[in-house]
Amino acid sequence: MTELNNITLTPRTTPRCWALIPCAGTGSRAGAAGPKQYQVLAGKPMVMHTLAAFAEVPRIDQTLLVVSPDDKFFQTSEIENASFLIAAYGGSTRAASVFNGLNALLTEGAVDHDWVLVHDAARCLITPAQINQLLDACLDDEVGGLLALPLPDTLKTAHAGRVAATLPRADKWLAQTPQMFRIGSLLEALELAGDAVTDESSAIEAMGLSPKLVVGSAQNFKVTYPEDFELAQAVLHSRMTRKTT
Ligand SMILES: Nc1ccn([C@@H]2O[C@H](COP(=O)(O)OP(=O)(O)OP(=O)(O)O)[C@@H](O)[C@H]2O)c(=O)n1
Ligand SMILES: C[C@](O)(CO)[C@H](O)COP(=O)(O)O
Repeated sequence: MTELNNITLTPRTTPRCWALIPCAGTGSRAGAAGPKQYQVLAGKPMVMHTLAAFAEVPRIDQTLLVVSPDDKFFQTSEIENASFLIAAYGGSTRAASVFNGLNALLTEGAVDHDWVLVHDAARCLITPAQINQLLDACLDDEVGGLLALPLPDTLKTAHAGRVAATLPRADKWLAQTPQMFRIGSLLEALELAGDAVTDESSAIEAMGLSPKLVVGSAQNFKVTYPEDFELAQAVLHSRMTRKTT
């Protein structure tokens, strides 16, 4: 506790939890007319499903969406009562978008010690329950962690389109998001790792740390290829039907 001009300042000991959603990609593998995160699925643009899941988790204090400086969707859409922040600081890679978003969080009042849950806009099937599972598993952890799935299939390496080898899969996991780390550590890790890393965990691992693996769900897949839209929409429809029956 510090005394300053007769005002008593109590240090904030409980870290806040922020969500950061990189949403500045072009979706080149998805083959859609525009960025995949704005394609309408089950009545809403994909990213709005993603945002809705985070809005239902009371432990998330604030969500920041990182969009491209050229983003047309949010420039032209009327989003009423938006409960999230938008920063038009998307970079040329996912890592750059996340790095810029973390700095934007600091200007919004976040501190190094706060947690951030980084989640792909394109993983629109994430549920509040899965986000809560990650929070429960990591809030007391020294390093942080990520949702991930133990590899369900046999794993091959390839050479010139033919199998080169079959690898043991018992220790292999598919990394998903959200990935949850302290803001200060993640900024430092990304600064050192540069643009090449494809997820936050890789940057943290490069610092010699070992993030916790928290079992996710096969339904939390990333919409990446053209056929993924139909599958994601079918899952969203089945959830809506379950809610109304
Ligand atoms: N420069 C980038 C690239 C990606 N992303 C975001 O990171 C997430 C995961 O990336 P990915 O699936 O690779 O999306 P795209 O880069 O859009 O797809 P592609 O690689 O097929 O072009 C997406 O929500 C995407 O919008 C981002 O914010 N900034
Ligand atoms: C972060 C991620 O979703 C983990 O699986 C993934 O690496 C991002 O996808 P990209 O295709 O590498 O951008």
